[in-house]
Amino acid sequence: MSSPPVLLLDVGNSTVKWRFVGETGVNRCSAQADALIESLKPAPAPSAIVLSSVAGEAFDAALVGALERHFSIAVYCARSVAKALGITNAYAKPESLGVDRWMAMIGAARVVGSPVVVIDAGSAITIDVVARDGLHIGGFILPGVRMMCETLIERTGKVRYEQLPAPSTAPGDATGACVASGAWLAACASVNAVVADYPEYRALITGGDARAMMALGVVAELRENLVLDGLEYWAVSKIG
Ligand SMILES: Nc1ncnc2c1ncn2[C@@H]1O[C@H](COP(=O)(O)OP(=O)(O)O)[C@@H](O)[C@H]1O
Ligand SMILES: CC(C)(COP(=O)(O)O)[C@@H](O)C(=O)NCCC(=O)O
Ligand SMILES: [K+]
Repeated sequence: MSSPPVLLLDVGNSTVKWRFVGETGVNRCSAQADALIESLKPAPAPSAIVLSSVAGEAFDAALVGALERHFSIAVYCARSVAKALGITNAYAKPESLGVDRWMAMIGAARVVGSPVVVIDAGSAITIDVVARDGLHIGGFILPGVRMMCETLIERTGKVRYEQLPAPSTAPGDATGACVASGAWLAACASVNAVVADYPEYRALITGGDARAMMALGVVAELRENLVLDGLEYWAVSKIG
């Protein structure tokens, strides 16, 4: 009989993505402990749970508590470190690098090797440059598209719109269209500028806005769940 599966959780600032080791698809739910427990109820009981979270300490403590109560098993939290699984972290304080970025780099290097540019277009957009031999040169953090749009409403008196139009980088003819085009243009042009600076590198893109950015001309290969890919490699190396 095969042993129960190991559950992988990628907790971002908007969404939790989960799957079991050895699976290829992904399940999503909003980043809330009770929503996650609900979404896991139909799944088989895991033998272990492995977590990559950038949601913050208070959220993580609540989530780990809820998972341990529900499944009565230990939860392992991945952390960014100076060097692991072929990647050397550029940060002087390695633990302060978002663990989702760390896992995405580990996943990318596992999939296509290095040099590679790793783009995660989620709540925030991160771009990490990984040179030959897995040497992380450094990266970029930008607000994600949704965050850019919301910030304009929050921090101005007159930028108001009902609904954002479909992704576009064409000049807008109403406030919502101008805000959306501005945000998509900023996101896509930033990513393309970094990719163009490293012509010898493969570029992989993941995250909720990856497909839309590719449709708008971002030059990168889609890899849907790079954080879970890296987390799976880490989990297998840690707990087999
Ligand atoms: N229905 C949606 N709900 C939330 N975000 C969405 C939706 N559709 C697209 N997005 C975009 O996806 C981004 C979140 O991507 P995701 O990879 O799930 O983020 P994170 O890893 O930060 O949780 C949002 O910032 C937004 O720009
Ligand atoms: C930059 C991020 C907010 C991206 O998070 P996400 O968009 O995936 O929710 C996350 O990687 C993070 O909190 N990083 C810590 C700071 C750092 O990486 O330097
Ligand atoms: K991100």
